Amino acid sequence: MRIDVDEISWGVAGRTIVRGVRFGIESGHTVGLIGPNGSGKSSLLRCVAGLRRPASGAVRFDGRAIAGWGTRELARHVAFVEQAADTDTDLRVSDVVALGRSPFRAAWRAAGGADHAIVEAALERLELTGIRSRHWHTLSGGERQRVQIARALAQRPWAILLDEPTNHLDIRHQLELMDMLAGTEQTVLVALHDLSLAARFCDRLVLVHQGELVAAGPPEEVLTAERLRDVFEVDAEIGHDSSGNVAVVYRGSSRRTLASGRPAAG
Ligand SMILES: Nc1ncnc2c1ncn2[C@@H]1O[C@H](COP(=O)(O)OP(=O)(O)OP(=O)(O)O)[C@@H](O)[C@H]1O
Repeated sequence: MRIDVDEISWGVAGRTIVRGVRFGIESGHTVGLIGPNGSGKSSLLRCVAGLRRPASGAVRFDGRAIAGWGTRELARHVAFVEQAADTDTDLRVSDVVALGRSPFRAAWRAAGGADHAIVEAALERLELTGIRSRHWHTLSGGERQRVQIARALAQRPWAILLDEPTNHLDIRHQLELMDMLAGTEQTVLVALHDLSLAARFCDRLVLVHQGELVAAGPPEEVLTAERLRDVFEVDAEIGHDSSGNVAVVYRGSSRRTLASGRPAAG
């Protein structure tokens, strides 16, 4: 499914948080959303997921504006894994993953055989079969993260939006998750703080700062030393690893360097 973000703006309490942002995601592409803390990534993701209604502009799925779509119709198209995803009740792991099937069932109908098979596949894909009966409140941060991603997969959406999905994961699970997202046929928009991870696994990057789009394109075009200094306030070198992937080597905070009057370490 193609996603178009067309000049959207969104604000709260008289403050504009997302300002005229425009970019498109080709069907099946994995796009990394990057930007410093507070730059508007989560707000933008919530607009794309249909959870926030932009004050102006439109979000389009395959050319159709999603404004006014109901929760079920949205859920059949897009799954959203939020940063602090939680559940109200203390469900078991397999029950949380099964919630991903609810948009496809009439309210009075129990889960069928096809639903069970899809939930089972999602549990296996995220290596959760061993903890399927554990209660949510007993899970570690990384386990919870993987359960929420399995729930999103069980939804079998056309697109998956994820807000910092790697922040609780150890390095193996980070690499495996990104590998899975890059390899899936679904369209993926993923907010990430790790720029090297974003560069390695994403087809395109979208860089935002203070609610505005700064750049969008292939990682090697978006990630420049100048932009990292201007937007993230860090001194960094952009190189390539032995496999040809873009790699970011940080020299230090450009702010601290200015404040102390000393050159950055490294
Ligand atoms: N509901 C809200 N009410 C008030 N301010 C909000 C609300 N939602 C977002 N903001 C503010 O909007 C700005 C952007 O927040 P957002 O969470 O979108 O940024 P982010 O890029 O995802 O940040 P981070 O990398 O720290 O997660 C922040 O200053 C935040 O405090």
